[in-house]
Amino acid sequence: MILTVTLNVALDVTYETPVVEWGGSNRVGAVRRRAGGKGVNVARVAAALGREVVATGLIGGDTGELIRADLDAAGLRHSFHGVRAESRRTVTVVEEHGAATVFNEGGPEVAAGEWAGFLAHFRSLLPATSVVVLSGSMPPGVPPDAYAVLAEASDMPVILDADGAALGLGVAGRPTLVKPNAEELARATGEPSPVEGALALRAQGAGAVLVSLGHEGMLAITPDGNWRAVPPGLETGNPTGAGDAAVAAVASGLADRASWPELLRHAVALSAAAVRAPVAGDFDGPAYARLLSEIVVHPL
Ligand SMILES: O=P(O)(O)OC[C@@]1(O)O[C@H](CO)[C@@H](O)[C@@H]1O
Repeated sequence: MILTVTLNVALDVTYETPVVEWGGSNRVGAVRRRAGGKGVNVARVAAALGREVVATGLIGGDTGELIRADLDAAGLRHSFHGVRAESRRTVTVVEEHGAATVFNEGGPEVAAGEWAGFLAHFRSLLPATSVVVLSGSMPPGVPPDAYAVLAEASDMPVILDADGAALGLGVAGRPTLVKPNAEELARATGEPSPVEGALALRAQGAGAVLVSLGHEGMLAITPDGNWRAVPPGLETGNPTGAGDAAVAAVASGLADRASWPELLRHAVALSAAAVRAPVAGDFDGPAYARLLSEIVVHPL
């Protein structure tokens, strides 16, 4: 089973509007609300790929109840650890020309005892787990090295998708793979070149590094070689959640012991297919199938 960890689960609200008038009054078209947070999106996509998945993390308050109800309605298995404070919301505004503006609330204040309770809960889920996914921001109160602690506790492949200190400190837990985008990688390492940045993260403890280059594809810098995958063209839609779809592909690939080039091909195809879906956590199935044959993977 793939275990996704979302420490900062969210009720994701997506607004569609022709164009945002900043400082003005905007009328919203379609409104979508669903359980989110990066790990929840990974769980949704992996489940849609036919994987056995459990979503865990921290959850609280009335928003937490809405999130649980939405996961139940989607038939997604979950086992969250309750906290007293209220889980957050996020708002994504998608404009007609394809720009997506994301507002992420900080999340609930987590008490030390609640974090200790989660650690015990996480450990209890590990015996049935084949791949662990650690994704997204951490709410206040969670120790900054939380991802390193969770990765160290896991005796199976671990994927880390985080930004800032969560990424910088998390690599010390020696995750099997980290998946930053080019900006996150540059911020974490101070290296403007994605290849140099990825090598720096490997030197700090990451087993392999998958760098997302937006519509220019992805790089895989691994112990067995380095590759680049290039998609056929630019997909337009909502890019929110595209990285999570890539992580779902990587989790599936690691579970199957797929080769790095194959894993990279699936990550790029699924990520591009996710851009074509209106909300994070979904992907366009026919586009995924088509893109798999169109993506070019070459060694660096
Ligand atoms: O605050 P985080 O955890 O970094 O990001 C949260 C978030 O914006 O990322 C997802 C898309 O990747 C959204 O579904 C989600 O709510």
